[in-house]
Amino acid sequence: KVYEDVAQLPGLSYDFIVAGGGTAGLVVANRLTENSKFKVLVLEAGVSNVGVLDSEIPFLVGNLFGPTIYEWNYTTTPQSGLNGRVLSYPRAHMLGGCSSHNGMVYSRGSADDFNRYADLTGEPGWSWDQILLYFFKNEKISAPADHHNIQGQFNPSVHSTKGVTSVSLPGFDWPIFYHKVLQTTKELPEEFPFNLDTNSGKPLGLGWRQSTIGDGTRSSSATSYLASEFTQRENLHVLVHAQVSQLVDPSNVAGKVVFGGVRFSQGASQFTAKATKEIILSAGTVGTPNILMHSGIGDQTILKPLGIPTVLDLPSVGKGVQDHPFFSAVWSVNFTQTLESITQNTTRFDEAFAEWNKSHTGPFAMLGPTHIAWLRLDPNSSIFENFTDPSAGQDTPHIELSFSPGVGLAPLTGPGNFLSIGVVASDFDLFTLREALKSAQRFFKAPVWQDAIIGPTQNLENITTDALDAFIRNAVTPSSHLVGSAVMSARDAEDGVVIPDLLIKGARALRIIDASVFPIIPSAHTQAATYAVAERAADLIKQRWM
Ligand SMILES: Cc1cc2nc3c(=O)[nH]c(=O)nc-3n(C[C@H](O)[C@H](O)[C@H](O)COP(=O)(O)OP(=O)(O)OC[C@H]3O[C@@H](n4cnc5c(N)ncnc54)[C@H](O)[C@@H]3O)c2cc1C
Repeated sequence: KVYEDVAQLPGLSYDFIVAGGGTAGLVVANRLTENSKFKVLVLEAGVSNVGVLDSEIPFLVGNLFGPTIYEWNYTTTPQSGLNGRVLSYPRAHMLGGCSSHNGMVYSRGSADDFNRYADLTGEPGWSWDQILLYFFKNEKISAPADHHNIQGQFNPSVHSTKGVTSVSLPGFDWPIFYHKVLQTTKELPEEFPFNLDTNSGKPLGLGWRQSTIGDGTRSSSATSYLASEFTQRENLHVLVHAQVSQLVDPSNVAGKVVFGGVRFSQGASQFTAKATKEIILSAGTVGTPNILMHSGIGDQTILKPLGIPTVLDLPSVGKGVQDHPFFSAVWSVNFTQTLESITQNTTRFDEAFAEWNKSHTGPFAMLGPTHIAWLRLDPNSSIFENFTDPSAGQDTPHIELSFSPGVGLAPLTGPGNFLSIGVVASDFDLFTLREALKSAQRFFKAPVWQDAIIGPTQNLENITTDALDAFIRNAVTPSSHLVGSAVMSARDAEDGVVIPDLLIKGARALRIIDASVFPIIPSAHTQAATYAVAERAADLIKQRWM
């Protein structure tokens, strides 16, 4: 059951306490309460997701950003690589966490990514072959909103229809755009080969976008893992508006620290909840190290000056986080089947809204982007003279191009119809971002676009590298794929925060299960990998206590 007020809870002693009811936290709570003997309390700082229409309607997610109650409303420190700009950094402050307000891309990453995690941690359980089972436990392939025939748009043999979170192909037809994008894979097959399914472990190429959408509605960890059939469980209690501040009652058991519970606040009041079996931190890449450090777990040279007594000296806490830089490039087009035909036309916007309300169909049943290309840099690129390739292997992309029949996330420059690519790149960023833009420019030079493209909205083609770099430094924003603030490492490694079964080093009965544990960012949007990690971690906990 989901509770709004702590006074409604029957008590404050549970077998397991999950701090953070986000993407990963709700997976863990759901799976543990499959065992009716386990009593689980989830403490979520944010609000309930129920009835939040902008979270339900895929097209309207943008309304949840900016200073809203659904957001922690974080900003970054000035970013020296981005001309000192201070950027907003979205993190959801609601049940379901970022899965309740993200872009819904379902992308798993490459097999190489997971095999590298297995190598780094010495734990074969994180390898692609073994983690695939957990992607399947999470994923429920569902019909697209328009129920079109999806044969030839994905490979069913690398998917599951039996999981919990709905995943589907685009549910609304943009015929001119679809045709031209797919035709480009035939005209420029070397650079943009068609990939039937970029979620097979081999993502390279251009394929149909898969999204965490079912029945034309966002499928988040809150709508899926907290569906009514699960909230009816008597052993599952979820409390919203409950912000965990720290772990309490540390004691020493056989040389390891054990915490008795957590302190949390609701309104102006403070409470303590006790955990008799385990405490699980799932507060996300920002929230989890925050709780750790307030509890005395972190780098003692940082904790001491803050007056926080060190309980566990783990210098890696909160350090080395990674994200993917993102920017958009926009081309003006002469066809009118674009997102602008809806966003710039009140009548069509209202019709689309009415259609979604009636049947969960129409353009509101998806976000803008329809296809994704995952690309590698040319192996002969000059960058490799100075940098070791940061990718996990030959089947792993450096670049993502996300194709949208409209401006998508980029600011609209004026009336008209547009298409855009969103560029998402990994490390050694400026070089890769420049190459990504050039790749997109080549894409739209394919013959099939010549009768449709009016031109780019900004001249980024015949300018100097310095001018292009200046543009990129001003345009890049985070992808919000933040990972790595409490990374897993090998059991005997001196660095890292958790061992491969996600228990905190030097502690007992205290785990971290969220995106903060990834030692290196996956070459993908991060929710699918986070779901898979949470599914596997829940199994590890069950094995420990059953
Ligand atoms: C704007 C945006 C767009 C994105 N788009 C995509 C996409 O299209 N596809 C994709 O794969 N990934 C996307 N991501 C990334 C992906 O959603 C995240 O990597 C993933 O959801 C993180 O899951 P998590 O469980 O680690 O954290 P979260 O889902 O953030 O969960 C953490 C939860 O803990 C709560 N919390 C934090 N601190 C406390 C505390 N002290 N006490 C109690 N509760 C607390 C938070 O309110 C939150 O509910 C996007 C992210 C954002 C923000």
